[in-house]
Amino acid sequence: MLDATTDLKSILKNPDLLVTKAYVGGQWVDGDNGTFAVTNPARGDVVAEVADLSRAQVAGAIAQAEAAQKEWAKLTGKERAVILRRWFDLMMENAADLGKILTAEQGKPLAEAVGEIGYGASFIEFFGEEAKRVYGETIPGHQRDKRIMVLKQPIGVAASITPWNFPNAMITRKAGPALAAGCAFVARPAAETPLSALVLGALAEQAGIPAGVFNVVPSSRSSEIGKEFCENPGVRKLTFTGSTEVGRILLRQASEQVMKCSMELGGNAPFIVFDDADLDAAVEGAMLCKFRNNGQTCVCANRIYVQAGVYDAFAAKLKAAVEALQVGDGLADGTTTGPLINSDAVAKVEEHIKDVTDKGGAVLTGGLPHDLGGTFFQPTIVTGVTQDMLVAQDETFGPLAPLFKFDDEDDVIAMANDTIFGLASYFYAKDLSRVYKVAEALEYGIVGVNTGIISTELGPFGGVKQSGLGREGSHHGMEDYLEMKYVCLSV
Ligand SMILES: NC(=O)c1ccc[n+]([C@@H]2O[C@H](COP(=O)([O-])OP(=O)(O)OC[C@H]3O[C@@H](n4cnc5c(N)ncnc54)[C@H](O)[C@@H]3O)[C@@H](O)[C@H]2O)c1
Ligand SMILES: O=C[C@H](O)CS(=O)(=O)O
Repeated sequence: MLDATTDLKSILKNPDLLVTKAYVGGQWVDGDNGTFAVTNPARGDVVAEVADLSRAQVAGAIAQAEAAQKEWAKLTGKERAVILRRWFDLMMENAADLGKILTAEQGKPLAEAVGEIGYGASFIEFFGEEAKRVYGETIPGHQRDKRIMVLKQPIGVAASITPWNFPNAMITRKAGPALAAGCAFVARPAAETPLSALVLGALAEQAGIPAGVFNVVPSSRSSEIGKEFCENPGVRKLTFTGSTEVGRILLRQASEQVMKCSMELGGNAPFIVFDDADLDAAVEGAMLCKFRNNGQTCVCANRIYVQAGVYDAFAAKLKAAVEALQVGDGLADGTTTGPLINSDAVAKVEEHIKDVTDKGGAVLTGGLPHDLGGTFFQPTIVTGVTQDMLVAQDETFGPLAPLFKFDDEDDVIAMANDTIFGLASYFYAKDLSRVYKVAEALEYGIVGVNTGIISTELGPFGGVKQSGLGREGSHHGMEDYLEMKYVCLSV
């Protein structure tokens, strides 16, 4: 467990994995803007000072990526697959250290952090294999002397902007398909959590990924770097994960170059418990879905709808499970629930709780900042929640489980769909006819049926409506980094 005197390197098996310079063109460089501090959200102390790159330096990284991409694309898919496999193997061999680095800067419990390393690495493993399967096609000609071919080619340099809540996996979920397709990659991680991105650079170097193919450009000036990514003609693809609000800004900026964009944006997931559900399974699913990463995931249950006949029983079971959570430092043994990322996150949870109680709802358990202080917060359940409350429309992104009561299946589907978001949704039921009808009626990119965890590299992850554009994961994930070329041959 880190304290004021113990620094992060001292708890790493390989201290060299804690790198703080930027990784550009295969070189480790300082920032023209000095450094910015990375703090441990559990304690508030500075974990590291990281290179703060200027917009000009990022432009330089893009130029280096452009040059490197041309050579990288000449490799066969099989050659790229071998190198990506080595990258995957290095991530797994160093998973314990990468987990400690992640927890130190993001706060999640170490077990969850190490789990994220395995999840993040799975995208490198999967897309390394997909590198060998970028198939084109031939199409029968429209005239006797014509032959039609379809080629799939890498789009070019991909620039990525990612959030702090999954500082490893949100990058590898993009870099995996990008590099497999033959693209080069320039990653600007969230300023809260750059260390997990930089160590990916260190392992990329060890794996033999050529200089300039994978670059990490930390910067405290997010909007400046975003503008460079959107305005630099060397960037052919922008891939963003974060809030819908910022996604809109980037889409507007990228439209100037008609740039191809992938957007993984905000969520507002409904979690529906029907009266024919297995209640114990539903409670287990709700706990995983709501409280993973302390509620700070885009696919967390944001609204929990429970049919009237099982509402009281479900609420009682959920309360017992919530009160068994162990809030603490992510590096401490037994911790199940870490701190929130910052004080703004705490304020949003408090705002949502107050709005519920002001409008007639009640706190069933929790509801207050935790005795540990800082950004620790009591895991909370509120009851009597209705559609007119903030928590029904806004993403809480914290340890707040709001219970809505409903009677009728059509009503709950209407309430579940009453949002601008459409990322993940969940429901628990046994009746097969109901399962089919509800899964088809929910307006979301992802539907979990009798499960609260849907995260895998094998599924096409993404949202509809204002939750995003494109899909990450599964063989579909390669398409976002490929251009399709139609070749018409006269023979
Ligand atoms: N759909 C998904 O897969 C997914 C995954 C994780 C998080 N999210 C969403 O991300 C949000 C939480 O993450 P966050 O608080 O880091 O989101 P955010 O949108 O505030 O920031 C995301 C990233 O964008 C950068 N950024 C902020 N303003 C920018 C600008 N004007 N130009 C360029 N870059 C800018 C940030 O520094 C950060 O690196 C939630 O809404 C969550 O739902 C979505
Ligand atoms: O926060 C959003 C992440 O995409 C969550 S997941 O682990 O990929 O489901």
